[in-house]
Amino acid sequence: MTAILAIDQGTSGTKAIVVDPEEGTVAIAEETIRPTYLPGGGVEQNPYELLDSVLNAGRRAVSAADRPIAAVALANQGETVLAWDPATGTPLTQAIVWQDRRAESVCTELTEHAQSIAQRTGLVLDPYFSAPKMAWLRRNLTRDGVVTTTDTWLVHHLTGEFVTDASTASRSLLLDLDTAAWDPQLLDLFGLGTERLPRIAACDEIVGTTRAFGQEMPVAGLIVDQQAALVAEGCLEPGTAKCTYGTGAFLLANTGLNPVRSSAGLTTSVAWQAAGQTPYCVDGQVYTVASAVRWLQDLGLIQAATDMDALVPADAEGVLCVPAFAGLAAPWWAPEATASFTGMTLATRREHLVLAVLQGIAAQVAELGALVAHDLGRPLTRLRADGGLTNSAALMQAQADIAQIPVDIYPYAHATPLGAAALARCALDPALSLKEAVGDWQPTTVYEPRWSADRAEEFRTTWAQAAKACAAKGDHS
Ligand SMILES: O=P(O)(O)OC[C@H](O)CO
Repeated sequence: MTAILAIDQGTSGTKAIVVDPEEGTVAIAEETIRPTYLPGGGVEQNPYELLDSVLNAGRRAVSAADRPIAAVALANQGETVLAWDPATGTPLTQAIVWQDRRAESVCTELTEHAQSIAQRTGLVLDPYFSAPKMAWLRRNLTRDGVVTTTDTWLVHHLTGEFVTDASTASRSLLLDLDTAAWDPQLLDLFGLGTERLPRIAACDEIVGTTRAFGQEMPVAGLIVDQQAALVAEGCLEPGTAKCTYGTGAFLLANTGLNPVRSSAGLTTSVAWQAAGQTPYCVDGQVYTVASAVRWLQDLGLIQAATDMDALVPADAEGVLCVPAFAGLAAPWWAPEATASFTGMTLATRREHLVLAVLQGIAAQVAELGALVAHDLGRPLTRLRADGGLTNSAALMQAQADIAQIPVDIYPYAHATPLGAAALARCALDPALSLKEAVGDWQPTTVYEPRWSADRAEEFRTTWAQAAKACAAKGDHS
């Protein structure tokens, strides 16, 4: 009886699957989440929309699977925070989403500490991470209740416990990366010294039990969504890397038990904590990927994401896009950067703009791949890819062309919940290794580079100049 209900609570939706070790994924249920985009860089979600989506998707998946469930696993967005009343579980604010840029002022105030913060946490002082958002929320919204990432709130609703996991905590700027414990000095620095913080659990730990999905089941396998995908794609050895193409694109590479501090402007986090070990990963982000595609859709340039492949021409005819629709992350760290299109003429058509967006995403991921290689001290030889936009052959081919490495497409649409489910299985059976719980997989498609190395290099150089210009415009320091 080891079927697992695994829930991926993400930015644009919640997906629940029931995965059976023999039969694979036997049920899937999805619920859409609609974040609100506010002027000034605010991005919010209604906490009840998150909770209801978890409960509804979970219940629908359990009902469709029609079998005993051994545990529920939960992957979360990582850096999205809210304030809530620990006595009642009532939210006191909206959820402030990881894409929200409003905490930039908090980071600016702490600029002189940026280096020591980076050394302690492995992260860059940027509003992307949880602590600046928590501080901003405390100053601007409420001083009541507790302020935590969304996983803690959701798990509290499920189990009554007050807990997060080591990978999520490592996305906060409040965790000492070497000891994987809250760092009181960092808490003071962000003005959060008096906050009640959740206990940090391992990812393969049973943290409580819930009846929220009908049957009583243990809750185990808490992890950040990106790290969960890293697990599912079998990136268990140092040097292996994956990129998830979701709301944003997130490139993560396993660095083993060494919490290597990036010298290339990337960030380092806990990959997972399991079997008493804490492997780490370096990561880089493209903040807007499906969000950029949705923008194309909102503008009427495409009807749906599935239109893109038929529409795009072989060449963007010199149109170049830096898809910095919500600022630029690693290695530029320019939260106020905005997207750019250059190289347009009167002959430019919508299909050139669409291809330029796809190539811009691929170029940014390729840039991150080069930086990961720098930190690892060896080139990436392949990239494992998952997420909804791996369905776009145009995007994946652009990725192989521009990065000049083969791209292996993960065969399942649910890497994130599958990774969380593997950790939950380890929690139920400590004799099971993570490698055994994950199992093997073969790519459905392998995209080989078709561009020459010279063409790719020329494109990357031109694109990098455009990105630098965007970052410079966004740098108001
Ligand atoms: O919700 P997703 O799948 O776009 O992922 C969110 C990221 O983990 C944010 O860091």
